[in-house]
Amino acid sequence: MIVKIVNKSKFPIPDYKTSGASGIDLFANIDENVVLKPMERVLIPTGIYLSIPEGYEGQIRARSGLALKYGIGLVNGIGTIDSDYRGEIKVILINFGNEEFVIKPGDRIAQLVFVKYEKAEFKEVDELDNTKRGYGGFGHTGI
Ligand SMILES: O=c1ccn([C@H]2C[C@H](O)[C@@H](COP(=O)(O)OP(=O)(O)OP(=O)(O)O)O2)c(=O)[nH]1
Ligand SMILES: [Mg+2]
Repeated sequence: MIVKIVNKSKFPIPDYKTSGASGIDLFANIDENVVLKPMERVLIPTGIYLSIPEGYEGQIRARSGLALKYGIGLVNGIGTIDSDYRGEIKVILINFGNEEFVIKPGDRIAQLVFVKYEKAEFKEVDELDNTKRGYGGFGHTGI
């Protein structure tokens, strides 16, 4: 699968770190350190622009090391990069930790995974088919 990339950042084009890695690490394309206080959020630019083939999306995901050590996550859970988006890829970080977190230029702040998706065609009906679960959800089977 070919993804066209324009790299306007000061850093190399992100790459897979190991042969089995599903994500590429995104670099913070910032000129100066950004300090993130506890529970503060910030939009960090990456300086890269993508053209993802139709039928695929980009998913921005947290890095588990930063999450575990410093409580760094993504405000939007998983960031969705649409295949028709031509703007700069940006990352919405949040500091869930108790201490200030410093993002330095070139830090690997998140990862980007490309995923195939299905597009639904909706068929309107009056009633849905029966299942054993039915309307039960949100802990219906126990915690
Ligand atoms: O973490 C993110 C999430 C989104 N985007 C870009 C790519 C995506 O294609 C676009 C729109 O994202 P989304 O659909 O999640 O946001 P929205 O609030 O629904 O905006 P829009 O109305 O532009 O779709 O913003 C990012 O760069 N980083
Ligand atoms: Mg949207």
